[in-house]
Amino acid sequence: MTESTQQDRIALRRALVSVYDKSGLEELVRGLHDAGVELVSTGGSARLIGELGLPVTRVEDLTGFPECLDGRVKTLHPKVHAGILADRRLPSHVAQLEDLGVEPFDLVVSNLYPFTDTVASGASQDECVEQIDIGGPSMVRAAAKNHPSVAIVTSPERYADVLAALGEGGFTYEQRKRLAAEAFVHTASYDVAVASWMGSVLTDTSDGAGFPAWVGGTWERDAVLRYGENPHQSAALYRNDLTPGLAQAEQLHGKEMSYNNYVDADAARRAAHDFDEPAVAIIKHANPCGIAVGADVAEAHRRAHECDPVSAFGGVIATNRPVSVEMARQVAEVFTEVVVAPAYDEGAVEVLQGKKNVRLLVAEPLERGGVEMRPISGGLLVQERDGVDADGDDPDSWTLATGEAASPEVLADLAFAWKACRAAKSNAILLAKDGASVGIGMGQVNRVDSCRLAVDRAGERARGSVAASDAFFPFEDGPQILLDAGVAAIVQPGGSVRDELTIKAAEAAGVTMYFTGTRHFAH
Ligand SMILES: NC(=O)c1ncn([C@@H]2O[C@H](COP(=O)(O)O)[C@@H](O)[C@H]2O)c1NC=O
Repeated sequence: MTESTQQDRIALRRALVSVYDKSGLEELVRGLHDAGVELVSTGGSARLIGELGLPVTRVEDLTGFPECLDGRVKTLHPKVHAGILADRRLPSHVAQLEDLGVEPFDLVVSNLYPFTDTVASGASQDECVEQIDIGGPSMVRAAAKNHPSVAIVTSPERYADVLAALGEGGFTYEQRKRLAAEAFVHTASYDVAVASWMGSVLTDTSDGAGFPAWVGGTWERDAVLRYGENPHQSAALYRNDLTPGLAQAEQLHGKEMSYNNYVDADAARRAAHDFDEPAVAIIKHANPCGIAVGADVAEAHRRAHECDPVSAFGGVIATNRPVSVEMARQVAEVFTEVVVAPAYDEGAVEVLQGKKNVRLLVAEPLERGGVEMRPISGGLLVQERDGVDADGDDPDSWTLATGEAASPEVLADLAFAWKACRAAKSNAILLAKDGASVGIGMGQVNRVDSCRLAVDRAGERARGSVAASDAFFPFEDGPQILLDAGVAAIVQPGGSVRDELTIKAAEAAGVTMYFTGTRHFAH
């Protein structure tokens, strides 16, 4: 067998057309017809071609077998599949086709039933099953396998290439190989969607956790990034459009997003969207240097920025509301890497466009809940996402461990601090006042250092603030630092065997302390 080479163009003489998505079909089939290509097609596609006044052979006339079972069997016939699968580099295949009276196809154009859209529409089990395309993937995979002899087109975006190839004597081998690779991606993504949907059947429900027996996913390369976390690391962004988020954000202004910009913007979005009120999070290295809520985003931003203006330099900012002109003016005063928001009020983008370095992104609000995945060597960790409407968010569910019940204002601050501290990497201690962080200690390998950091960063503001700890205090040394700095109240999960020591310390300082019963590690 001779290996195909770059020069091997195969003239397009006969095409099989079977598409669910009929966009662009008219222009394609007119072009094919004008170039003298014989068209063979299935039910609805053939009808459309016929209505355009173009000659078309219906698949059932070719096979001598009717399309049946509500379209479950149309192209599943040797006269179709032998015509697609014959390797025309092999004289024996060519001879067999002649003996069998089968004509080969040079081009297959097919795209599949909309299974994913049907599932997303909330259709019934039977309706979803009906949208599992069988004949389409068989045809597509057959043509893709036989790319040395056949060109396979699975996207209307490639129709212009088909029309161009007609004028060039057909596709080259390299072009057919590329089309085949696209086709295998098309059917693989399709099967992953079907298997993910059906996979729940394999779930072992005896453990009550409800995790599927199999997890699949497909991502398409969106962009090669300048570099990764460091300049010597190459990196790329991949998208999964079934779960749109930051990767699908529209960039309105600024330089290309970097790897670290994406990591920080993702963390910023999670922090900001954890609140119902207008909220702003300023993130550096995936940790908050300020989080605040306010009457509007401008107030929230002002107060988040005040938390740690030194660290906010070069930060990534997310809001859970449209960026107002007032907020944009404030942001323009500070060197900022990225702003990501669900929208921008009229005029806000114009204000920020004056800053050539800031990247402005619009992304759909973050969906709360769901699961998150983290690859580890040899596997994947999957967990429910934390931080959203979690147990323990509501102060009514807290236990007063010591001191007077907090006033409504202090309780509101404690509730804010409790939510905000989960945006910081463990061990996290967050001091807050009036709905804004004033000092954050995070990412330390012991809780005492996090307390020191939070208090140091807060300075004078520590006095009268409230403190949240993302997990219990194992000893009283950490809380003592907070108490010495003058915090008015503390909220923490409780549950240490030495809780009594912490309670005693708070009691001695006359400080109220609540236990939430839940913790919010973030690693
Ligand atoms: N069953 C078959 O033999 C079969 N052959 C092709 N199809 C699909 O039928 C659709 C096109 O149908 P129509 O031309 O009737 O609109 C395409 O999405 C194609 O993938 C089939 N349908 C489903 O399995």
